[in-house]
Amino acid sequence: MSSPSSTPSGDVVPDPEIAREQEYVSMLHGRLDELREQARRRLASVLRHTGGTPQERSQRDSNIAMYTDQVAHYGAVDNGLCFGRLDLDSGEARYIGRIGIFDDEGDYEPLLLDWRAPASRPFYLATAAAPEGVRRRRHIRTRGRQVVALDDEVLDLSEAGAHGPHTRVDGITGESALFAALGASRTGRMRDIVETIQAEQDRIIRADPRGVLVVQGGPGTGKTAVALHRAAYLLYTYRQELSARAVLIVGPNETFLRYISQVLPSLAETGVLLRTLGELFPGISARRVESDDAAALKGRAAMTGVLEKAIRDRQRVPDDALEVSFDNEPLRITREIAEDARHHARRSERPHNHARSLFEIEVVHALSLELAERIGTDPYADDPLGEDDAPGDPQIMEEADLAEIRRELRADPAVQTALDWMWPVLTPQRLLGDLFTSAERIAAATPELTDAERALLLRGPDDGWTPADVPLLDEAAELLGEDDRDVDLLAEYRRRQQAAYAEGALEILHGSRPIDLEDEIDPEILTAADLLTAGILGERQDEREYRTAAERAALDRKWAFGHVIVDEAQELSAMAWRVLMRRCPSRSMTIVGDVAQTGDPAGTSSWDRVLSPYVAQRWRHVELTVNYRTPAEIMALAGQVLAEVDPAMRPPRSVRETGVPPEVRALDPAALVDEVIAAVRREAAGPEGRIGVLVPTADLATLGPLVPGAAVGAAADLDSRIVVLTVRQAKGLEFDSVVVVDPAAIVAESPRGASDLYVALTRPTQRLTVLCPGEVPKLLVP
Ligand SMILES: Nc1ncnc2c1ncn2[C@@H]1O[C@H](COP(=O)(O)OP(=O)(O)OP(=O)(O)O)[C@@H](O)[C@H]1O
Repeated sequence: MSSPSSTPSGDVVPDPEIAREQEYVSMLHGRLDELREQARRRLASVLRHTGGTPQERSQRDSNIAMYTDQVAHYGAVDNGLCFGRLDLDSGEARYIGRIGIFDDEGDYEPLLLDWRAPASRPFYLATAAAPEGVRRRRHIRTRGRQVVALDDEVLDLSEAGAHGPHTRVDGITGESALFAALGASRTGRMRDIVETIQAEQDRIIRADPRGVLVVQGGPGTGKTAVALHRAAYLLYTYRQELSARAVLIVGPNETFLRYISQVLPSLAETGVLLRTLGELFPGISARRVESDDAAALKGRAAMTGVLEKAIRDRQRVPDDALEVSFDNEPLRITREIAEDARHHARRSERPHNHARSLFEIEVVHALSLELAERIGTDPYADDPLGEDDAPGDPQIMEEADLAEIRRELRADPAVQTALDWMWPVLTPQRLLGDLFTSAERIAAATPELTDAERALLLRGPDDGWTPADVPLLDEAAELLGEDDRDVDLLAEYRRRQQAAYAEGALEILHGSRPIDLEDEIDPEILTAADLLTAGILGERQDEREYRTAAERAALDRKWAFGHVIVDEAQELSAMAWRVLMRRCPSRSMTIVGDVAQTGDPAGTSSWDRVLSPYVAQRWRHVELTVNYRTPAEIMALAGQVLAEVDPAMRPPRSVRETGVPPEVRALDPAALVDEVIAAVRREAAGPEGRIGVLVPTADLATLGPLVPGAAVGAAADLDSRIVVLTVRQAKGLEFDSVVVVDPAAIVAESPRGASDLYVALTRPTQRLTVLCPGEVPKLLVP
């Protein structure tokens, strides 16, 4: 490794190699500054232009979007712009970085290769055994714009000498850069790993996007990192297709999404929508917490049947008849009419809201015949003196008259009220809200459930939605069908709003007309105000509304994403899988998780079970085997707990040792709080490093506020140095030091308690303390 040395006077004497690389890196930063400035100038210039044809305006809008993206893109890659260099056998040197930069003169030679470009691949894959034409791989470490160190790996063994690079785990590349990254203190936000992606990770990141790819891997194997880099790689490589359809990334909770939210911008990607499951139904934010049992019940695949029954329950017929007064004429919708109409509408197998029009046609038809019978009978039909009518032809109504009657019947509020009673148009929210707040409705829809299970579904009218409700709302939306009338109403409302905006704009235009024109009133001279109606202006406003694909996707329940990535996928219920599969009809998916870490009782212990209903056996399975987070000493303890979860499972191999064994201590239960505070103080005594205190759910509210300086619970500020969380809240996160409180209670709290403890023990990057009130649980005794 090369690094600068200091003279006695303190001046830094640059290593000549470092100085050479510094020159190149400074040149790249100069080019980056130019590119950013150029994008800024272009943005400012298109923003100044107004007017033009609709095509010109639309072109202008896409330019605005493009230059805005570029300014953000160049801004996000300043740190670590260039991090690698490959020296090939051919004598060619390639520099690798966060984006591609080309020479703006001559042949547009690449000055810096984007890490995702095919030519960068040997940086991640080349080994001494398979050098892929690479003689030397160099990691360039920078601080800001300054090169601070160089790590070289010589892959040509004749040059490297008899000994290849030594690693604890086979197959690791760029060891010193990797260890520098792994040993660094955590900040509370996940960082990108573009500088040190390992070969087994690279193969997943660049795998073919078609079909379902399952990435199984133990804790700390980089599943989340790989998933995010895969999103960035796919957007780079399949830009055309994916920027139009966007990539959806689903994570287990909001804390986790905040934790990973800055990785993608720093990878300079924006065509991605990050969501928890609870946010996947537009307009709903499902935050209410319910019991695990209730969530598990709502997650069962059988809930589709429950919803179907709940909908049928809303398709009612009167016991005898509904009386309707139409134009002062009493009409009767008999049980028979309603049953016939219902039979007809159900037989169509259309979604409930779509079938309503069939139901309506049938009922209105029957009522129109009833009316025609009454008012359309010729009183002189049997009178031989009756003028034109032939005897025996009592009907004097023409089809046109009947059609008019039907139209009037349909428009009649009383008829509509009766129709709504029998076959209401329902939104998913109304169907589910009405169902869960009524014990009778629940009973009608759940003949297979026990009373105790039914009680789990019942809630108060003011209780909000829970994450487990979201797949049910989505399923209900499918079964009900969109209510087109609502969509039309919304469109009409928007059109009016835009027209109102346009009226205002026209007034301004009109007000600014030259006075002499007003005076001349020359009919031949057309002004902008004459040419533009408010309607046209309104439509143009619509055209100008620019949204990225990810933003549009967030508002559209039926959006079909180009690719879907699911992190911590083991937690998803059967109903949740249905939602995700609907959002991804192409089945281009990356599913990332660890069945040994499943904590949610509705979650999965087998990938085959969740996937086979959708793709049969047509899914690929890859495994990550190296743990980059948790040191070997701590993994040895975690391995004991994993054996309890499933004796057949093996923990991933840790890439490093720290020499610091975990501390597992029994203590007097009465002293628990003091011991927790003392342990946190001890860990916080150093200058940096984040501390996670992981507690049983039941203790969060009482213990959390007692830990000095700690942020507590789901909404905890991730930048805080000390956080107190439940294990579920800490899923996917990591800390330099972790204090696990009362492991026995964590295990006892849930049917998947051992998995929860395994998750807790695998969060630290450096140190682990386990505080056990009473005695150390058997599964933690060495
Ligand atoms: N190639 C790599 N270079 C540097 N750091 C890495 C690399 N791979 C993983 N890491 C780091 O290892 C840690 C664990 O990664 P990550 O959170 O993605 O693992 P995970 O498999 O999702 O873990 P878990 O299942 O426990 O949530 C992170 O700090 C990540 O940045």
